[in-house]
Amino acid sequence: MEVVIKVDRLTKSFGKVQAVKGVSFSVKKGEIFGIIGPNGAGKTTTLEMIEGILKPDSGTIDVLGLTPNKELQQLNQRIGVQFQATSIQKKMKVKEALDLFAAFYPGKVMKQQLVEMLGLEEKMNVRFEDLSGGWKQRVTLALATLHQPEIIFLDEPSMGLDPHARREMWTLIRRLREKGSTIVLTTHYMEEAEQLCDRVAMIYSGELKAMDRPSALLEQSGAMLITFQSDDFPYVKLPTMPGVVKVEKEEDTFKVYSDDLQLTSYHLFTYGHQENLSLNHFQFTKGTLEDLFVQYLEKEEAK
Ligand SMILES: Nc1ncnc2c1ncn2[C@@H]1O[C@H](COP(=O)(O)OP(=O)(O)OP(=O)(O)O)[C@@H](O)[C@H]1O
Repeated sequence: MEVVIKVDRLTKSFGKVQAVKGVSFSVKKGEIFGIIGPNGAGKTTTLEMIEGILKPDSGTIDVLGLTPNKELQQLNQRIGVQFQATSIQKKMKVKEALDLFAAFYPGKVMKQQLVEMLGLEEKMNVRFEDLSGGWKQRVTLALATLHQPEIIFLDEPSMGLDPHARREMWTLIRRLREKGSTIVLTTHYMEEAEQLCDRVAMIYSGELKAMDRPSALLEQSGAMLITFQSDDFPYVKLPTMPGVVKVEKEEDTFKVYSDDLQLTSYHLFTYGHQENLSLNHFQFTKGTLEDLFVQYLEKEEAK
């Protein structure tokens, strides 16, 4: 499949802060590609280098055959970048913002089609400051996609949205992909990455830690956990058992994260049998990307 973005050994520092440390990845045409990581991981810096807004200290970037920070004008005709809602003038009406942005592009824009797709008709005469967070995001999405860009960049597209508005945003992003765009987004919502992205690059401390389909990341053994119910199993015993990385307990349900499920299970059963403890509904469960992420972070902190 055609590669539309190729990033190779990218680095960027701000003074003493090394925000991005040798990150490499490629994005294929038609993908929804997520850059995930906690606050301060280096997601926005990576994205802004790819968009041509920031110049890398070293490494190379190829976007649609162009070098972003050198061929920005040509690039901007072919990519769409979602602005933060705060960068739109507060008193501007939705239709005025759409007209203003449409004038930036010499070619054909798909204003009416987007208005219909994003359901903006009823908000055309509303001032930007009077829109809810969800509507503001829809408008900034429309502004980024007016010129039918080949790649759309979204930095935290559902930040601050309630769960319903977030799901609607996912539907809209999927529709844009169906219309032929490649989507690159950053998120620190793991559920968003799982639900929306074909592949994710997991970044923290400026380094790429893992890259795969969300489901493949979850198939790694570290993402599996043991759950069971017990009203007499001593919680304090669990973190001392072989393989156990982390334990959580809610009412009588235990969640045991382990880097060796078989070994941990063996010790759990042996101890339970010796001490005559109840151990019900024992099962191996697939964790979420959030669980996987927490484990990566804890391993990092333990170093
Ligand atoms: N212009 C800047 N000047 C100084 N330091 C910066 C600048 N931009 C980013 N940083 C630092 O670089 C690191 C990475 O920041 P970045 O914004 O890329 O992270 P992020 O993963 O996008 O986080 P968030 O989710 O909080 O936006 C952080 O330590 C941040 O404080």
